[in-house]
Amino acid sequence: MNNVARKTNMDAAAVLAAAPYPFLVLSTDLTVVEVNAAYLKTVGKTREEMIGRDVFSVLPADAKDVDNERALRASVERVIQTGKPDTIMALRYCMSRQTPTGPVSDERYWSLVYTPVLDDAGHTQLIIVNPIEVTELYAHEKEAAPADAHRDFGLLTEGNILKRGQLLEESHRRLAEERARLHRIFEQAPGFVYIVQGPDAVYEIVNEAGYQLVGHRELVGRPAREAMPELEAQGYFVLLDQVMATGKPFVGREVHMEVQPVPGGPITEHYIDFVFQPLFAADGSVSGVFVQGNDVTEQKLAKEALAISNERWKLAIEGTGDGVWDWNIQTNEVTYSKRWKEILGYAEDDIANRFDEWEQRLHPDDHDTALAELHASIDGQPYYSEYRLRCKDGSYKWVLGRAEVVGRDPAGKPTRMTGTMSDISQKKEADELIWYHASFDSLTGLPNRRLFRDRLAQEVKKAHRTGTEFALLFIDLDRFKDVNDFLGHDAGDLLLKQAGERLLTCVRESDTVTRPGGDEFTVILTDLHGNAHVENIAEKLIASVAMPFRLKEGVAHISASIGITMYPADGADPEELIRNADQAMYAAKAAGRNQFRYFTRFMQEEAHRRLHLRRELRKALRRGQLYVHFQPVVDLRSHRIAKAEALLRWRHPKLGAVSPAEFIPLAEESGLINAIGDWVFMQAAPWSRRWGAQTGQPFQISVNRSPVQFLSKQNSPDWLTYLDKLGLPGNSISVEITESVLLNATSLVAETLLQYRDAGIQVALDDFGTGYSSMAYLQRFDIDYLKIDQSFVRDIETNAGSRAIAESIIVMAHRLGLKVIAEGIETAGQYAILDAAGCDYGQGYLFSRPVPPDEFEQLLASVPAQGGSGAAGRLHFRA
Ligand SMILES: Nc1nc2c(ncn2[C@@H]2O[C@H](COP(=O)(O)OP(=O)(O)OP(=O)(O)O)[C@@H](O)[C@H]2O)c(=O)[nH]1
Repeated sequence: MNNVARKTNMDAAAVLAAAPYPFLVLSTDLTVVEVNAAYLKTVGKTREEMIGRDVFSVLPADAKDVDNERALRASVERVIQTGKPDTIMALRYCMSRQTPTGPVSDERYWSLVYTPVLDDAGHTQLIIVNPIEVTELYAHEKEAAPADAHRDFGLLTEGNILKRGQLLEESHRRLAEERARLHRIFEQAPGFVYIVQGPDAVYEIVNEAGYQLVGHRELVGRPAREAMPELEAQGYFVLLDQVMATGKPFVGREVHMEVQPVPGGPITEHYIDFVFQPLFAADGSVSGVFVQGNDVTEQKLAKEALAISNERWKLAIEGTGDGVWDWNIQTNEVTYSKRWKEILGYAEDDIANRFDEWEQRLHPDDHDTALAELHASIDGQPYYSEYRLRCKDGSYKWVLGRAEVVGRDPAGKPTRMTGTMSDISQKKEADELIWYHASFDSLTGLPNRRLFRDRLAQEVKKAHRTGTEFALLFIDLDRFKDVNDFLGHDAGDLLLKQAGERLLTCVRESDTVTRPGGDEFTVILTDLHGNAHVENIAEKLIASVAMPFRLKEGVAHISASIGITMYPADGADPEELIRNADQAMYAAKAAGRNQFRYFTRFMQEEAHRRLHLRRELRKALRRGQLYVHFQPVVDLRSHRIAKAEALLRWRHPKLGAVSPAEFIPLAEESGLINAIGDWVFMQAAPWSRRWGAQTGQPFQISVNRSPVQFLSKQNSPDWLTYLDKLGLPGNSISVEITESVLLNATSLVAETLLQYRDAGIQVALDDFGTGYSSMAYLQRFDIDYLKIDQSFVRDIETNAGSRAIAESIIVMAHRLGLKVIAEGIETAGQYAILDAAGCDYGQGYLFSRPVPPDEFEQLLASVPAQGGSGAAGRLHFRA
């Protein structure tokens, strides 16, 4: 080597050594003859470790790769052969490096440029190896045209230093673009970004949001402590140091921060969410911190304001006395307010924030409904639910719950519900009281008409569902009006009260007794075992009412008539059943009261007939369809006609003869009896005069007077005036009354009877023996005659009881100074017994049927009245 050359070589060696790019000089046998500092740094070796060694033996262990070695040898071979530079593009090395989280194997790519140093003969003497890292470039190429990447590199390995330079330039340009793009992203990012580097945390990058947060001050290139001194006391630098030291990120949420954008200016407060992310150097050490986050001041303040307003609402609601609850549906946690707990008598700590604290306190009867209503409201129904909750002392309280879904997840599923609880126990009590008064009769405490209707409707539904039958009984007290009229309304009230109590004792608890009004009661009998069961109870009910009622004013006697209708046989709905029971009851009344009647189709027809008859009866008097027959009353001793009973008859042109037993009650109920009764009297009186004249002595005719007639004042005196007008003495008429007139006699009755006595009108007590047969009345009211009811006379020959009764009536009446008339004598045997018993008078078919006046007159002519002369005047009895 000449001097110049040597000098040149030496200069070259100095240049190589100083070059910032790694260089390695190889001999043609691939021994390392020179290496510069940059290369040593890249491979992490000392000069001594490399010089004089085979290049493949000193390459980093990770770089040793069979394919790589083959490519390298081939390239060197080409340089030696051709004396031209050669390039290997993108040789892949996997090099491991240490990081805080352990060794990481990096995939890196290198280009190797081999440049020959030729001797004068043009032969390759030395080879300069120049490695260039192309990892990023390779990645770009691959991204741009993955399929072609390898081909391009393949071409490059053919050796083209120009192309390599272009590639490097391109790579740098792209990197610069990428950096600019990142910058723009940082700049425009809505959140703040700061990047600080080095132990002093020097700001390297700050975006616009970052400046907005802390004010536009000088940051980049300045250490954080110096640029933002106000953060010192707030602990931010401690955090930075911590992240730098540990390499662990730090996350802050809603952290309070105060900054002074202008030195000496006002301090602004912020709340920020942020992340301190460590940045690592190539050697794995922490080189800086990437700070990224958001200013959440507004949200935080809004949230606080909401919380305050929620709190205010809670206070406002609780001020009304309501409790408040807040239910997190997802966690099933419920927050109950203090007042909520107070309503149930609990202290703040007594109740945990659990759903079951509410659920387990629900009244067993309300549990299912309350839960169902709550779940329905979760599904969108408005929540308004009344139920009972158990209090601390074990009692139950009625509350009203109202609530609303206040939170939903993105899918719309409810996540939160808030509600109130009002104490409505007092309102409920008031409601119950109102309900009680609206549903129960205050006098008897029994369900009233409204509740009766409800219960009946329920029974119909239940029986329909279960396929069972039940009975509806209508009970109406007989002639209850008389109790009021004779004993006073208070006594009537007391009797009704006692009657209600008695009825209750006759039925089972499952049956219902009500008082729809007046003197009317109903009984609903369920769980029946045949009609006999119903009849037994009806009998019991009748018997219980028939027992004397002890009232303040004295003892009252009354009876009851019962109408019975059956579900479903007689009616399918409440209305029909009520109508039918009423008709059946009416039938019981019409049949003589103090008894029960079933409703049947036949009864319904009867009801129609009655209605028709009542209409016709109104016209009967005007149309001359009524007439009077007379039946002789015979002196049993003398067999002479002592007097006559006037008996009303009705012959309807279409219906024919209508029985008095049928139309008299209709006349009584309609009030027609007053006019009819007077008419009968007016008919009888002239006949009395005529027959009196015929027989030469006053001829008494008895006229029936209904209790109804006693209650109407107007007619009583008229009879006397009428008799006066006819010039008849009072005893030409006797009045027949029934026992019930005396039983509940008012002063009006007493007065009328007194007037009769004063006028000489005699009084006969009809149907004696069938009612109460009270002796006391007989004396008190100056009765003249007792008429033994024909039911005793009918079986007097065969029934010892009837005979005994008849005989005792006769004895008793005589003791009291009364005469006795036996009704319905049909046989000589009956006559004989009565005569033997001392009965005074008799009437019946044995002597004569009731006959028209002209016939009676003939009878009278042939058989003169008592006191008349001649044996011919005796009635001849048919045997
Ligand atoms: N004391 C009292 N009487 C009442 C009450 N409600 C209704 N009444 C009376 O009860 C009587 C009912 O009479 P009715 O049922 O029509 O007739 P009755 O006298 O019982 O005769 P019959 O039913 O035909 O046997 C009427 O006089 C009413 O004024 C009450 O709460 N207390």
